[in-house]
Amino acid sequence: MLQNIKEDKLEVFVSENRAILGNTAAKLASEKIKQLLGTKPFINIIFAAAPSQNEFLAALVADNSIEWQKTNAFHMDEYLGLPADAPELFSSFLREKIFGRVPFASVNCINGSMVNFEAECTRYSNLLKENPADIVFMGIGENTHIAFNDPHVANFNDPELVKVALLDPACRQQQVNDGCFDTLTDVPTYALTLTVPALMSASYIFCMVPGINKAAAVKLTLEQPVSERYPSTILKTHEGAMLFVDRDSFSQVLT
Ligand SMILES: N[C@@H]1[C@@H](O)[C@H](O)[C@@H](COP(=O)(O)O)O[C@@H]1O
Repeated sequence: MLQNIKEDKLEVFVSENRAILGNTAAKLASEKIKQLLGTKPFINIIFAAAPSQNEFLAALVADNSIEWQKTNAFHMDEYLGLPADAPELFSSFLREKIFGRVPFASVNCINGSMVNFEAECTRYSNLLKENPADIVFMGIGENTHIAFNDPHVANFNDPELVKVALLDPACRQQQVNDGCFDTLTDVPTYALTLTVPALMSASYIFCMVPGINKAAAVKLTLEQPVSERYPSTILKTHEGAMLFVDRDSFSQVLT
């Protein structure tokens, strides 16, 4: 660990590189899961689907001490309009990285191929209400989005838990840069996303943000006032939030 600082309520862990970041976050996450399972029979975890989570998810899957059979899994966003078996779907990504690799009590995916999107929002919102989140594992987008709450749709007081979101061009371009799609026109324009209050309702938030492409987003998160203009700034108001960065993503922060 290079540094451990606090920005408002947000605890920030700076690691040497993305592999160490993933291991550090996974170790603390494993401890938190065990601690929570010491107080209740089942816990609920919401996962993010993005290459930024790769090292973290691999380290978590390799940890044989976690009682996954006492954990219900959820995810935070899904594209609309892709075929049900598309590899680009976040449910496909998470099935490959973790959902299909450890024995969860239940895996609850958002269905982005539903014709009735509003009905799917209601179904998933009800699931989240019945299973309040204990932990969110998430990332921060290059435009500071959390889940698919891009700056133009983020509402810190959103009355909904799940909604349809129009994706910002910068967010869609990041999906191409990340290697998830070949061209910008391949990236869907709409998605279903958990809202900011849905994410913030969790008792603990682990936010993994490695890489030089996130340097500007990390700087904005830590140095700008809390506002919907930079959705990730909301993390600074959460008592149980931890931000994991590496030397590259932390490189623009004034210290
Ligand atoms: N589908 C992903 C989320 O699950 C992820 O948390 C967020 C940040 O992703 P990244 O860390 O790649 O910027 O972007 C998208 O919304």
